[in-house]
Amino acid sequence: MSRRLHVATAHPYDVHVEHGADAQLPGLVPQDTERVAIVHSPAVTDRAERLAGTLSHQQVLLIETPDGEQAKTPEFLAHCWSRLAQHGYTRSDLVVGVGGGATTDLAGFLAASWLRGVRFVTVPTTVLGMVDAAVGGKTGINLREGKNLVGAFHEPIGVLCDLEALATLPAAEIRSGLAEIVKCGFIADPQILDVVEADPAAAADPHDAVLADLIARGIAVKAATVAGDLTERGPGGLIGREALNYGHTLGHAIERHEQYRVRHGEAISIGMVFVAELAHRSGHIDSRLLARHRRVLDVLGLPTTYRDGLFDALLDGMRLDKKSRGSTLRFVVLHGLAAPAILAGPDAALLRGSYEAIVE
Ligand SMILES: NC(=O)c1ccc[n+]([C@@H]2O[C@H](COP(=O)([O-])OP(=O)(O)OC[C@H]3O[C@@H](n4cnc5c(N)ncnc54)[C@H](O)[C@@H]3O)[C@@H](O)[C@H]2O)c1
Ligand SMILES: O=C(O)C(=O)C[C@@H](O)[C@H](O)[C@H](O)COP(=O)(O)O
Ligand SMILES: [Zn+2]
Repeated sequence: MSRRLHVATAHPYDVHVEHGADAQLPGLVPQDTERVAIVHSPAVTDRAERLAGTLSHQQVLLIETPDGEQAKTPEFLAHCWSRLAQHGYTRSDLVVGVGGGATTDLAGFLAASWLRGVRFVTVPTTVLGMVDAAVGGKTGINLREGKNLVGAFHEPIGVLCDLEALATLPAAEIRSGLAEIVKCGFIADPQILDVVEADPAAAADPHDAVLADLIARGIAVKAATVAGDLTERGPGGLIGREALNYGHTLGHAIERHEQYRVRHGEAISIGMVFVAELAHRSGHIDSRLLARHRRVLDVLGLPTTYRDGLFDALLDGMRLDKKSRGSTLRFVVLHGLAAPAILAGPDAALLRGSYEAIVE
């Protein structure tokens, strides 16, 4: 089944979710484009080459990235800048990111920074990329000091989610993407949780329509959220895009602490249980909603606990979270199902107690 989801920001675009979506790339390339740089991860070189073959009117430059987070470094970004310079890329040229979230984050920031901004298309090939990273225009790279510390808001002109790409995706990567879908369930669309709980095996099966539906539901949450608050300032003092950061304050600190040997979705799975504990202990959610976090993540095979003795190190990492304001840490918590809110400056004992509740 083919689905088209619209992202109604100031520069609107569509997200195509279907088998064979890649075939739409030529139609997305603006008429005045002479050069297209396809930035792709090594796992999808064949797909990138096939995409290049469909662009008969442009000169195509293929740039293969290192795998995973190794692509999101200042050094590799500088290499990409040099490649574009050597091939004479101008403001009418295009960058296409083909791969998981790490690839589209890098390619998006390459597009945002090259000549102060050129057009950009995302072709996500992981569940996580489709449902989250490729949509919404957050682009960026990591520093040794922390995750996603340098970046820009730079929206794609189109997103192609070709469901065929999921056939080669390892099960652990599918689970990692499901963590972001479950996040959308807790912050905005509880039907997602019902669907996962009803048939977790179907939810994780790349050939099952249940997963395709869940992807579309997750994209719908992301599209509606970024359309209301693209640059994460919070519309009228209310929580806006920051809601999409549910579970990410601790999650990003864990990723950095593990030197990215843990998957993004796995880290934010643990981070969601941590903020659920925080919300429960500060009187915002009942024990049933807290238990539902553990249950739904467990049933998908996602981690819900973390190692003992690391609270102080992780607290340091959390201070570099983008939601922090000065020395005040700010967490996305729930005030009920689908009712996200900000908890600013919780005291250290509350944070430590919540961490102890998630220790293995
Ligand atoms: N910009 C955003 O809004 C946003 C949102 C969520 C996550 N992210 C970022 O996305 C990244 C995580 O994305 P991810 O989970 O896709 O990780 P990833 O990009 O590292 O991809 C995971 C692994 O799957 C491989 N792979 C990709 N497509 C494949 C395919 N079709 N078949 C087989 N293997 C394939 C990759 O090469 C990699 O080894 C993190 O850096 C995270 O910070 C960004
Ligand atoms: O789109 C958003 O906004 C998100 O927060 C989505 C997150 O899932 C994603 O991991 C994002 O990259 C986190 O951004 P950051 O601002 O915390 O670096
Ligand atoms: Zn995320």
